[in-house]
Amino acid sequence: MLRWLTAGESHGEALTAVLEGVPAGVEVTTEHLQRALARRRLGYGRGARMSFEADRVTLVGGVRHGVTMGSPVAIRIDNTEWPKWEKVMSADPVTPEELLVDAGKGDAREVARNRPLTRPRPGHADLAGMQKYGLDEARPVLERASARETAARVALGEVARQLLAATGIRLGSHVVALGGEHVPAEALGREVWSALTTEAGRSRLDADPVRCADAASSERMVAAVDAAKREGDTLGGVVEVVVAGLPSGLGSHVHGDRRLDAQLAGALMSIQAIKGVELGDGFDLADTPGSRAHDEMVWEDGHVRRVSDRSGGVEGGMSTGELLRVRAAMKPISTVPRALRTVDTATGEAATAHHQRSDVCAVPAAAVVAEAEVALVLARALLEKFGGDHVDDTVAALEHYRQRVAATGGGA
Ligand SMILES: Cc1cc2nc3c(=O)[nH]c(=O)nc-3n(C[C@H](O)[C@H](O)[C@H](O)COP(=O)(O)O)c2cc1C
Ligand SMILES: C=C(O[C@@H]1CC(C(=O)O)=C[C@@H](OP(=O)(O)O)[C@H]1O)C(=O)O
Repeated sequence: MLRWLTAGESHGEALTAVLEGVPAGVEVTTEHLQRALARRRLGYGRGARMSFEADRVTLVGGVRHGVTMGSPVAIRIDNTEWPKWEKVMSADPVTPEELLVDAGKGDAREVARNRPLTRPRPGHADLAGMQKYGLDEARPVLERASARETAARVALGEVARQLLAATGIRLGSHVVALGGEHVPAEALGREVWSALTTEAGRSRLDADPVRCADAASSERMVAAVDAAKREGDTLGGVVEVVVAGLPSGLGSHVHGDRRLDAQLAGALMSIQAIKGVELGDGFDLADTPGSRAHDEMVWEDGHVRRVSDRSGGVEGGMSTGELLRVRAAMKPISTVPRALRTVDTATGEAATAHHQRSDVCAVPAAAVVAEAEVALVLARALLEKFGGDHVDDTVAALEHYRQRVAATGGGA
């Protein structure tokens, strides 16, 4: 079974990620990981940190000479910020005096960095985390709640993506709404979605400031970010992940936790600030009569073909073999420059939430993170169905399955 874990704090020395259950024979290099991490740093509206965070990545286990060995893949991503945070985030004890001395000697920013965070931000993990873990300030909470951790997820997702690529499965992601600016339905469709999963399509999207497939919508989104920035506000949006080349039958109808849609929803909801998930036409289907809500089947060249893509490629908790399409809605960043009302937990007095710096909008980055989560879930489902200690075994089992399905035209 494929399983994964991440560890590490936002301003700690490094993030660590482990992926266990990867077959041998999958091509993975430091350069693959670097490229994936660079895509996550892109996106108009990100804050100061993304301009200098370098994501220095090291493969510390499971890979030899650019190929996985079947052992756990371990990845370390060093934080560029570490030298500034060595005292505040020290693993070993630091006396209050040391911190105060540091703060006293430092500039205003350094003083602010060392100060206890007792003005929790509405919308972030600060207050519930302080209460749950018995803390008198939010630092230990926000360090792990922070979406810095998504760098580790993207590195893991890249290994999963390489495994999927070896079996002919391709992924892409894009932004379909940002700050209330939506890509019109007419600008999307099967051809656009398929193109997103090709190398050329992925590069085109990486070059767009908001990772949007429609140039006119992209311009409106950029303008929305500029306006929010001017007004000291933040924005959310909707991202979509598209997958091509999947076989039918990943996941299962037989039990709730084996449903592929349930696993995808859980994985996407696990991303910081994601508050809604839909498969295919999702919420719109609730308003559509059944006669126009499903993907009708026709017989063509000896196999079943779907005439539309409304389901998002999952029926009965299983992949249908058509394009998989899943969306995730991201709420606006909660560290709002025009600070929100809160309470200082040290005094009980009314205050404004703490704010040092923040992203205005991280929707384009969230698309890349969503792609990584989908890659991990699909890689796990693929290995569950086809197994394989070497990726060639996985490919052979998949090929056998495809031939069986083709021989029967998709039926029994
Ligand atoms: C890529 C990415 C970047 C983010 N950047 C910020 C940020 O700069 N400031 C902030 O307050 N929240 C940011 N968030 C959102 C918070 O991490 C998130 O709101 C917080 O962990 C609380 O979790 P919740 O929103 O799921 O309840 C970001 C999220 C993602 C996915
Ligand atoms: C560091 C990343 O995102 C961070 C996510 C984040 C948050 O609260 O989620 C807050 C910001 O961090 P800081 O407070 O250090 O400026 C973002 O920069 C990253 O994506 O690599």
